[in-house]
Amino acid sequence: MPTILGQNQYGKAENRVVKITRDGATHHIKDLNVSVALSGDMDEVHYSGSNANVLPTDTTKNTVYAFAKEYGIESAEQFGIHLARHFVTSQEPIHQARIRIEEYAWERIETSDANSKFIGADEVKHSFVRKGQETRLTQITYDGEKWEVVSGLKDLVVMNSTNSEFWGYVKDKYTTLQEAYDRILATQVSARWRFNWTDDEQRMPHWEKSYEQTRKHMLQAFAETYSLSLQQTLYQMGSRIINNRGEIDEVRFSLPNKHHFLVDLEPFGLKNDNEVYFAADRPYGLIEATILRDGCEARIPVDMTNL
Ligand SMILES: O=c1[nH]c(=O)c2[nH]c(=O)[nH]c2[nH]1
Repeated sequence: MPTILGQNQYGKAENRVVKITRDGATHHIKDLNVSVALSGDMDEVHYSGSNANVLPTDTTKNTVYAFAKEYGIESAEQFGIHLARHFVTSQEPIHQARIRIEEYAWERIETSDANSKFIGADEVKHSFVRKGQETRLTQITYDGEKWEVVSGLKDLVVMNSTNSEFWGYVKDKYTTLQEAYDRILATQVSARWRFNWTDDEQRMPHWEKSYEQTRKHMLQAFAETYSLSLQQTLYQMGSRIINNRGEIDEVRFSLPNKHHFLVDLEPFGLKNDNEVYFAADRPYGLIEATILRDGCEARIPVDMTNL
């Protein structure tokens, strides 16, 4: 045969599942985008078209919805683990399952006191507004023996309006950048963190609490670091996570430097006292790095944007 089949995987991508849990009049929402990718003994379907080993992608979609009902969605990670385990253990030809999940957060709409009285206090627990732009992410991979859980977030936009400098850098004949002793530091955080949970038998992390705390440490480090470069801030954000969250061994960040340039107001006879900026959307500096627990291996791909 002049050609052979290389890496292959298949499954239904981007299954949008919304689960409402009703606790009396108080409702809870889990809103996920779940992508299933399965691999294993799939040579024949490619070579001859025999579907004997193929669990239809349509079935993988149905499984996502059925599991939302049967098991509920405690956390994106827990849900992904259920799915991955199911595909690998129930279908002999499937040797590995990778479940990617994006989670969209919702928060309750506060209602006015007067209106609460009118409709009854119990009845105001079912209205939500989608939270910001930030998306929570997770990827679960299971090969029948070992688990790999990498979670994270994207599109979390943060800004420090002071406590950021940038100076002392290399200057060559093309350098025009002025040294900055008080600048804006803003970025749109994309982060992934890898859990050291790999084995069914080990105690599983509390996924919801872990996410909340990891996000909190990351944001606090961003706010509390007096920054001499975005690289330094990135490192602080990552090491704060590793030092506070024993369940995480590796963190990778991709941080666009959302430049804010002081506008020259001199032509208008005005002094710009670090008050008026031009928010440039491109080009942007792109600062990326992995922070590891000492002795641990880097496994999050360098280009993690699909993950
Ligand atoms: O925090 C920064 N890091 C850089 O590497 C860099 N380069 C640049 O032009 N501005 C900045 N800012």
